[in-house]
Amino acid sequence: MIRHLSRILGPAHRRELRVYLAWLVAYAVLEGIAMAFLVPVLRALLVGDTGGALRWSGALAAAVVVTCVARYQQAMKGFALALVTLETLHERLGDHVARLPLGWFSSEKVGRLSRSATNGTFMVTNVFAHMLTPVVSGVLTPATVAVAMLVLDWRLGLVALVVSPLLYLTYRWSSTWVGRAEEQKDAASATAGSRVVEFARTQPTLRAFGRGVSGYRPLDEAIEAQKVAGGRMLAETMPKLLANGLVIQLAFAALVAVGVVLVLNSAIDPVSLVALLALAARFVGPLTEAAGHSGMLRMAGNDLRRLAAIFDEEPLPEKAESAPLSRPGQLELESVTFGYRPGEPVLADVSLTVAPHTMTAVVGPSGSGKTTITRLLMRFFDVDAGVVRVGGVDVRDLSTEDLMRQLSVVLQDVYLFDDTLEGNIRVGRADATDEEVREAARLAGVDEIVARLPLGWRTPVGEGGTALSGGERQRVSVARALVKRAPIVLLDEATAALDPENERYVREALRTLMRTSTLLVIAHQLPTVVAADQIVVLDGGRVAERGTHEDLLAAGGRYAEFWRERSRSQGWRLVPEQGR
Ligand SMILES: Nc1ncnc2c1ncn2[C@@H]1O[C@H](COP(=O)(O)OP(=O)(O)OP(=O)(O)O)[C@@H](O)[C@H]1O
Repeated sequence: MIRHLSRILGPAHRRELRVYLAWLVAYAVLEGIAMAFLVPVLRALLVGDTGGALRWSGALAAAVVVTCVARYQQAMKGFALALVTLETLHERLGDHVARLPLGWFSSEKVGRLSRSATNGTFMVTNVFAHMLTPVVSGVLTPATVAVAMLVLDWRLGLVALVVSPLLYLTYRWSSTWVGRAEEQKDAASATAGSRVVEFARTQPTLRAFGRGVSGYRPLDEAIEAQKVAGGRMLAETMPKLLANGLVIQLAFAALVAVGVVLVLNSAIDPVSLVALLALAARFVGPLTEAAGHSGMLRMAGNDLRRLAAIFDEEPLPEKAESAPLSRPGQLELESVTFGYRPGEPVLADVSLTVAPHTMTAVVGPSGSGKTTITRLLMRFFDVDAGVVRVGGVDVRDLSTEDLMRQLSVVLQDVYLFDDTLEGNIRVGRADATDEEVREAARLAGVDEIVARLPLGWRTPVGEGGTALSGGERQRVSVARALVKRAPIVLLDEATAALDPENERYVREALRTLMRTSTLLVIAHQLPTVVAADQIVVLDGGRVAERGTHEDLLAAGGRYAEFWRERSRSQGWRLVPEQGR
């Protein structure tokens, strides 16, 4: 847990963490020492030795004062660290996540990130402010008391020392169970949470199939699993926590029993026994308190581990200085092999070059690796073998900023920010002039949308662009790419046929982009493929064929067969549209 806290706080606050822990340990040990002074005070009082009682009371008072100072210091340092966490953790998390490879951002990871940013931050502040003190003093104070008993009466001290490992093991055993059960409950809650979001997002589809209100099995199952995990957590952890409490009481009983036997055998006087049993009571007190907090601390430990795991995610290594571009506008994959999972290559030995100011269409069956190529060009992931070059430079030798400056991306799944139409186009280049934004919008056909909307350019598009149709969203995304004026454009054409109007605008914009940029298009429309300078046919993660449309048709290979199938199924237009 300390390692996780140190990782979460970051190097800037590690010294403060060490100082806090030192005060915490000092407080726990001093508390044990102060308790031990009770024995001589009580002994003196019980035998009527007022002078001795006063002397020992002075020592006890001094020990209590020092303990109070240590307690105050550790509490203040703990609060200071809780404040540091509140003030800096979100920022640090944001900075770190912004450097992670884009491939890290799966929906599951993003869900966990949002839980960690909220629950995790709360837990870290709680650990510093409330949880760590009782648990550390719950272990160290009894250990100090056990050593003190050994000094005061070696036989009772020996009993305390012998039962200590047993107490520790029971504590570990019960808190491990609590932690494990909480982990399972958390996983079930996370699944149920994402199912609820999925249920809300897929309402149109579910309603279309008459499943809008009830009968969505994955959600029902997730909620049931959450209930079962919650019930199991209660059923499994309560007996362990009770057993822990029982072992603590048994340890106390063992001390009393041995003490009584010693008195009966005149090995110790009853007065000393009373004083030592008062100390023994202090031995079990902190243990009981620690046991009460152990479950919570274990749960916090899980949250901390998840948070630390995010900080442990390594950003892709990045050069501080980008290498100069040797072939501006060129794209190249050289013998690239890559898989999302080890040993399962999705691309195998793929080589392709897209010369500056040319257009290459990548075609191939679903799952053949087309999108993966664009992800490697954007360096979502690093290749397992081979090299990906942008502008003639290995993408690993370019800073993210410089790499992204070379690329414009128009994906199928266009995300628009909850801003105006104009603001969404300006995302392409913040310093674009109004004229440049208007011109890009005109070319992509966004001005036609603007004319129809009540607030024109100032129309908010809704979160994710929900106020626009899919085709309209893609037009905005094309306008973004136009305004960015990047030397290279990666475009994933819509699989579903766009309506003719949208298609006309997208095609128009493509023509403009071809004049200024290099284009790599995952092509689904025949006119795009026909217009390409080069067609690369992917099949099973390998380049099956390459050439122009005519070359490939004449070759009568995979492409010709593919083309015939698609033409038959009307997925592609049979005749390239003239004059568009
Ligand atoms: N994030 C991911 N994690 C694991 N496997 C993935 C991931 N993304 C894609 N894959 C797998 O990699 C293979 C290639 O996927 P890719 O998306 O590149 O194909 P594609 O040719 O673009 O398909 P489509 O035309 O259907 O979009 C598929 O088998 C897919 O299941």
